[in-house]
Amino acid sequence: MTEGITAAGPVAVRVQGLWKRFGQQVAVAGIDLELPAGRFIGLVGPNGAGKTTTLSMVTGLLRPDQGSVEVVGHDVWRDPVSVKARIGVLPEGLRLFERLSGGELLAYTGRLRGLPGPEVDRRAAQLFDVLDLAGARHKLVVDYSTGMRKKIGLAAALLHNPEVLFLDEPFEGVDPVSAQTIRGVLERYTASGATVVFSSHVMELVESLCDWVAVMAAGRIRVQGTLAEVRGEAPSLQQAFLQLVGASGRDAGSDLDWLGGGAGR
Ligand SMILES: Nc1ncnc2c1ncn2[C@@H]1O[C@H](COP(=O)(O)OP(=O)(O)OP(=O)(O)O)[C@@H](O)[C@H]1O
Repeated sequence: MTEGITAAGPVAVRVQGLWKRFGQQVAVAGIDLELPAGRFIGLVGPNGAGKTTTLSMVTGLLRPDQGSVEVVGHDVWRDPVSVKARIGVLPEGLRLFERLSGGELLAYTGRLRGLPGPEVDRRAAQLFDVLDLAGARHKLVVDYSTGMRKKIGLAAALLHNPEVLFLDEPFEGVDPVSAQTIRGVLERYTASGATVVFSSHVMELVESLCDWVAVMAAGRIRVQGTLAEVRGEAPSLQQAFLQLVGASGRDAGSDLDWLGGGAGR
């Protein structure tokens, strides 16, 4: 199967007519996406926009009601093994094997990925070092902090050197130093031609990291394109985002006349 090409170059992810309903709730309402390869891509949107549902369907974790997804030219639902060999995923609320140490977790992940033991050891040692986790290699995952869990999850997702890496809110709960470390690893990874797709609602982060952005709201893609295209005339991505998702501009505190101030307690 051939990989698609667009004006922006080869396509890493192509989504066509993707739908997902949960009972009456439409989480994803027939979206189309074309994400170029070799870019740092941000999927942004307010709470409940459908980002996690979309990423779950794109990575083969959740079956769509309708529509198709191709990752590097392979259909996610017809050819899941090919796709899963080529992608790394850091899902939201990642469940880890808590009673393994970080080292054991990577050793296990590497063997599941079919990597030879010595190669897993070599890669794991480097990942522990670069992600500033070396001291935690023999510690049980159950005793890891939130940031350490994100980092070991990222290490597990990178171990087999995937072509496309999907990260759901990778910086949530991560301190600025760890965030900088994760960022450095991801920048190096995309500089070598790999693709990162990550979801976030932190616009400053997306603006500083991504060169391609898709904005989602109420289950639909409002706009997708280069950062400059999506930002348009707006002074920042945050402003463009507020205009796109239709922020009401209403003073959020004006109705809370009982809040603060002492009077009428
Ligand atoms: N398993 C589920 N069952 C029922 N409704 C769901 C389920 N998963 C998601 N939804 C609903 O689908 C919509 C989209 O949710 P989703 O988690 O994809 O949004 P999101 O953009 O990732 O939000 P957030 O930024 O808050 O994580 C929401 O209205 C949510 O309540």
